[in-house]
Amino acid sequence: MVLLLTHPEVMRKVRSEVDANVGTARMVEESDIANLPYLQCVVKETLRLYPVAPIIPAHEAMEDCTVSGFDVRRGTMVLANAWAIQRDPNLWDTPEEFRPERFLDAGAVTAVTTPLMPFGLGRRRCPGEGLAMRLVSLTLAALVQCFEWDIGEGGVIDMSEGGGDAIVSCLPTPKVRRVHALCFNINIVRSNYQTI
Ligand code: HEM
Repeated sequence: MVLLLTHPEVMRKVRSEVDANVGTARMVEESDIANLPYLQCVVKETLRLYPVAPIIPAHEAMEDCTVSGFDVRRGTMVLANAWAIQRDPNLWDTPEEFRPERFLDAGAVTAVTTPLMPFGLGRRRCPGEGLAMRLVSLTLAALVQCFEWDIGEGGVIDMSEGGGDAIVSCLPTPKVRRVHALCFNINIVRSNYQTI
């Protein structure tokens, strides 16, 4: 929501897509998400810039191997920095820009795998990815469909990052990891629905 509020042209596009494909006579449903490619791109682009798990939980090398010229001994703990990879200027065009269109190809969402990895990669990749993407997309679509959003007094949202504990109880590594702390003040100025 912060990225949409600070990029009103993107918010307008998402709204138009929801209005054109769902309208306001009924609530958006899960089956509508397939017809909302731009909204899906917004979710992907948000996970690229602000991955929920900036450092993928620790993995252990099962055998000696070489990765990009680095010798990795069996038993080495490997931590992948998804945050850095997803903002690497060698991999992404204008990586600091919030540009959902980068995931659009002729109106369809591109099936991007690497270097986008908010759900990890390989055999231990998040098994909840399908559920998470459906839930996040549906929730975002409902928030955009049902409310008009305003950035609030001052017109600025504090997006500074900080250290802290993450709620990662469902993950197998109970380590304290760096998270993004978001502090924001958003006003909902008009709602189409009383409750959602
Ligand atoms: C936006 C939401 C979510 C994000 C960004 C996310 C991200 C991740 C990441 C980065 C991993 C580590 C993958 C790796 O080690 O390579 C992971 C693992 C896991 N996730 Fe998720 N996840 C999300 C939602 C969910 C949901 C909804 C569920 C269950 C319903 C779930 C269940 C799991 C489980 C069980 C693992 C451990 C898999 C394993 O080690 O074999 N996640 N997730």
